[in-house]
Amino acid sequence: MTKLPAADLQLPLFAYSQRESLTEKRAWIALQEHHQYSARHFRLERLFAADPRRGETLIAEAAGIYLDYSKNLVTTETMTLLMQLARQCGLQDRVEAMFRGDRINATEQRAVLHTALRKPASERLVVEGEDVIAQVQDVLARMEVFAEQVRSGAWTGHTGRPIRHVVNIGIGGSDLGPMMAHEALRHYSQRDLSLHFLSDVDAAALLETVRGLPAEETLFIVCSKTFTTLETMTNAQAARQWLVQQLGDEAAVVRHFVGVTTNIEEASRFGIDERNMFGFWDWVGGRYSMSSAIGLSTMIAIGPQHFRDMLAGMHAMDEHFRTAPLEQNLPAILGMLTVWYGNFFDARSQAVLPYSQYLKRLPAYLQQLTMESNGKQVTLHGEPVDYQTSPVYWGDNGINGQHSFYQMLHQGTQMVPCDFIGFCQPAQALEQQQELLMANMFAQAEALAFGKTVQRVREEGTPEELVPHRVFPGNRPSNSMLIEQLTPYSLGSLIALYEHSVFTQGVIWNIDSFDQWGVELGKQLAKRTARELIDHGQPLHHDSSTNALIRRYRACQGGTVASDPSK
Ligand SMILES: O=P(O)(O)OC[C@H]1O[C@](O)(CO)[C@@H](O)[C@@H]1O
Repeated sequence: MTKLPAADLQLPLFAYSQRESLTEKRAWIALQEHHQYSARHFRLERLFAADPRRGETLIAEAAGIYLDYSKNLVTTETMTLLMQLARQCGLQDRVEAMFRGDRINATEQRAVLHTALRKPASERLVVEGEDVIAQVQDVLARMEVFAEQVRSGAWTGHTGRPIRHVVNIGIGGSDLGPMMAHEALRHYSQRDLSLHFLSDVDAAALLETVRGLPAEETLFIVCSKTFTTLETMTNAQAARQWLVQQLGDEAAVVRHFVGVTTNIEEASRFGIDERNMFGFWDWVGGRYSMSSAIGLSTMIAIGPQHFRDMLAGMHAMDEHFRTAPLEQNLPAILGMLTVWYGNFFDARSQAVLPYSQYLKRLPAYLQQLTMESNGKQVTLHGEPVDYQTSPVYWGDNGINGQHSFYQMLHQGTQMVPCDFIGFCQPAQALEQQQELLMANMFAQAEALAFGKTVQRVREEGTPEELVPHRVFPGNRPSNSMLIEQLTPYSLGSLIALYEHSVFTQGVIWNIDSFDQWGVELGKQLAKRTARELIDHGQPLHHDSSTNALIRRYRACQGGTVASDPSK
């Protein structure tokens, strides 16, 4: 990418930052009053009783997703105030700036253009003199050729065998998106190709991944935006060694390793042929990269057309976000509800509960998307925020969660807003199982919202001493998202919905949702500590706890302490 001239560097840094503090904005103050005098006393059963059509009106729909947000502690007045806040924070201008390619990632001086990755080929987007759509389409076309070669068996390994196993080596955004998409779209995957994901630098991860894999039929995709991430580089080197050892020839590397990166130089140094590299750009953030070449493993698994369908779903949601009025705008509604609960009800976490076996990795994916984006403590100006930013996102497959942590959702002491995600048609059908699955999703949202009163518990003949234990307070908010079927298109649209909800939140909080400086310190310390763990003679200058842990580790390694009698 073209570099900005040094003189320009200062200008855009704060261009999108709001000078006025969030908590001084008129809509914020109005929301505080609304919360204080009305909303904190809202009871969902009363809101529903007062408006019999509430469940049909507090809804929004776009790009195949029907969002019912009626089971939230809001009225139309709340939503009006929330959208006023969004407007006063300049959400729509910021959306335009993002789509236009302005350098809204201020602290890294980068544009944020994951939306360009899914624009149709017929469009043009010229950013700083370059048509980024043409660049994107060029890489997509190369990915398609390669993916088809692998899928058809035309791409052969060093010994002439077709590829049957694909190992994606990457971490964070270079792992979670492709892994989540692989799980989500398994039923679209080519059956005679198996996909594996290697991220953890624990040697067990690599050894368990390659155990039983025939090297001559295995392809490694090294995914790293920077091509310097220690875990990924370590795993890539170890995988390379394994392959060379198995096939007995250094020359094998070129047929069994491809790279996805913005750092061509480093990837070449590793031994990847430039023709087998798939690039992307610094304007694609790691956690926003599953629609870039980072999705190569997804494309190999589901095929180019289905990959394009996923991009189309994302694009449909992108366009909805860009053009729909805020009141009907799904990402804006989701994002502002998160602000509502975090900043006015002091909710500290948000649960994501898909009722689909295929979406079991969605919560893990969303954790990086949401928390790496919005887990920030200073504004774009570098001033400390005086309000809460990202909640903790967590969750699991909804049905499994019911038999584990839902107890706390129903009767615990914290408010945890929930996102339920379900499908009208199953991806795989067995008689009545779909009905059972979805009945549970609807029932859980209903139980959370309306609970069970003391009176009803008594009417059921519950012994008096058990009554308090069997009461459900209700009034626990949730969104329900209903989608026709889990397809590449609907997955794309769902992911883009969350991406833009995260963006909406970040705009309100006036933070940079696209940097991740918070991951650096641990990386630096780990490098130094790794040297100390390898060389036991190195003096230790940490705090007393870290020093003691390292000494214990060294002693354990040296066999001078042992605490496990079974060893
Ligand atoms: O793709 P890379 O450069 O290897 O980075 C992997 C991940 O590491 C992080 O930088 C965090 O350490 C993420 O933001 C990113 O997705």
